[in-house]
Amino acid sequence: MATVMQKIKDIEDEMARTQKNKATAHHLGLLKAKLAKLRREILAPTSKGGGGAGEGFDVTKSGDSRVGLVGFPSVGKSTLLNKLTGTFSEVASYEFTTLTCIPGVIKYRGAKIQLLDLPGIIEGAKDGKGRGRQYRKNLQLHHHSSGRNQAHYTQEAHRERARRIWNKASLLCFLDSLSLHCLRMRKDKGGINFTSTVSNTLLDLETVKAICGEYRIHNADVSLRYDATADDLIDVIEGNRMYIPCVYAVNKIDQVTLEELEILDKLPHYCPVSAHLEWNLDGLLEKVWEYLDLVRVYTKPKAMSPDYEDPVILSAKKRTVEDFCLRIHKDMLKQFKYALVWGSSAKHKPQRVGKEHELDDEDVVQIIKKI
Ligand SMILES: Nc1nc2c(ncn2[C@@H]2O[C@H](COP(=O)(O)OP(=O)(O)OP(=O)(O)O)[C@@H](O)[C@H]2O)c(=O)[nH]1
Ligand SMILES: [K+]
Ligand SMILES: [Mg+2]
Repeated sequence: MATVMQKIKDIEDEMARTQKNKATAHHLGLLKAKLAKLRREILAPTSKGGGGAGEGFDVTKSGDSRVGLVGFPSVGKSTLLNKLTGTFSEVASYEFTTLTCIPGVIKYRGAKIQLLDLPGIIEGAKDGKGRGRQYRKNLQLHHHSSGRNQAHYTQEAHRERARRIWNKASLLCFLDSLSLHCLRMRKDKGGINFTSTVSNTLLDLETVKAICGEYRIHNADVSLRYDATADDLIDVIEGNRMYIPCVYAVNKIDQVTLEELEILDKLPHYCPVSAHLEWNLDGLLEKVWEYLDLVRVYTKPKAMSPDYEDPVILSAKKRTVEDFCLRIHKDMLKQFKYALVWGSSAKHKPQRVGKEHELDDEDVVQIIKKI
């Protein structure tokens, strides 16, 4: 019987032989799904109770949201953590200085953001090499997103140079607080439905059906929120990826020429910094803040002025008055009568609202309780 490795090789050979075009798209999709399943077999722990696989780094979540620093060894992750949080994480010129996850806290605009310094990743980490599995479990990284973004930003001629700089000094700040599922599936009756809210060029119904079929999924609504690939779909089916926003902080710009900077400038979601010389750290924080998409809500006790020092931090996706109450106290809703809101979400000053009302950044809220 063919070994798993043999089977993988056979499929890879077949994929290499198969011409890429519309007619073969669904067959290629099918092969990719088979490949993903075989790879998972290899990665699955063979000994029972052996543990290890899939363990996250042992760090207690704290603060209003989390940001992980991910990047190749010696790109300056620890230097950045130290500068931004005042924590101590060892810095050295050799690779793999940091061997565990070191947390620090950034206090920014009234929010506490936990920053995680992580050991350097190596090629193939996403397939479970090195500490890849730990990464995956902990932050549920989406390595493809970097691939996709990188593919967009340069022409062929620039790609190699950009990659070189990229490998030398890029950090990915993965923002862990919001999960942005770009692809959604729902099991249901009625076969496979395929819809898309954006123009999609990479997947068609037949390919989607072929891939789903390989996983014995016969009823599902597959809806795309971006131009997803067959690999993306497989990831979602395998359930091992979460799509989270990220900022590409390109470090060590003190060592990069102006010409190189211009190339990097075409990166989407990009922010140049020098952690060592503390260049543009404010810019990075501002960008991270923007991507975290948090909402600050100031509480106003009765007959007193609002507390602007210590806002309640909500995510832009969950920012109703109810979410606000739950953050203050779990029993608050029981006593809730209505709320008064000042700020951009309010039509009057103040507006009287119910618990479904959605709050905006920097709104002021006073909760009126039942007597
Ligand atoms: N020129 C320059 N050097 C930097 C900068 N940031 C960090 N370095 C240097 O890069 C080297 C590696 O920095 P670290 O902070 O240890 O890198 P790391 O990404 O945490 O490395 P690992 O933990 O080994 O993965 C050190 O010698 C730093 O002094 C920078 O902005 N400019
Ligand atoms: K290092
Ligand atoms: Mg380090």
